[in-house]
Amino acid sequence: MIGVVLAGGRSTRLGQDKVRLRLPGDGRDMLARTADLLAACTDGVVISCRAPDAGEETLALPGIRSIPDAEPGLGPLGGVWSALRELRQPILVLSCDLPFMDMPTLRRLIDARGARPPEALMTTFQQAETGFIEALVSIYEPACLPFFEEARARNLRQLNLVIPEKLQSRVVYTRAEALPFFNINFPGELEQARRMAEAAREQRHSTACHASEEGIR
Ligand SMILES: Nc1nc2c(ncn2[C@@H]2O[C@H](COP(=O)(O)OP(=O)(O)OP(=O)(O)O)[C@@H](O)[C@H]2O)c(=O)[nH]1
Repeated sequence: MIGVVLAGGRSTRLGQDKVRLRLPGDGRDMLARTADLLAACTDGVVISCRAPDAGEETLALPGIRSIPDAEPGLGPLGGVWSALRELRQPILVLSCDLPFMDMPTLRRLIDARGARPPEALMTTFQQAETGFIEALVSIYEPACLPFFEEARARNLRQLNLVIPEKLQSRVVYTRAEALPFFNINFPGELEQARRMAEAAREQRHSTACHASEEGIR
């Protein structure tokens, strides 16, 4: 399975490029952080990016292949479609704007794919209280391709509606487990993410100090 970092957006609501965001306690930007997470649980990583505008360079990381969208303007749906078309193997898609996504959550998804019913083409998370489908944290099988072509023909833009419900395998998570799915779209969410990352860093620092004081005693 190949990990796909979805990173072709324009971050218009945020007003600054999401892929370059850095949060307290992590020296990496969101592009590198997301690629590292995927590298730890897949057989290889690619970056799904938009085709560069004139004078712009293709978004890239050293040693990682970038797959520009085959067709512009289709949003995340276009990125997943282009990656599937190019790779023709199962892909674990991860949006690059999830600062608290973690390995246990991705492992949970991978394990669910291993146990899915044979007909399932998409393994995804569903929020228990709202029913929301996390199409940007999902595994897509190559047999999804005809559904993307059909979606294109119907001018559909919502990625969570591409694969029919009966062909999805869903892992339900509760509000109490929602932190890894916190995503940054607006400046207020970036501020909130910074505060949470800073609090987590202080917590780690005080735990480490406490542990070393205990060691001295
Ligand atoms: N490859 C690709 N990825 C996209 C595209 N549009 C959005 N994404 C990615 O999909 C994820 C969710 O993006 P959105 O929040 O819907 O869009 P965004 O462009 O980041 O932000 P807005 O411009 O404010 O809508 C992010 O990781 C984006 O980088 C696209 O056209 N192509």
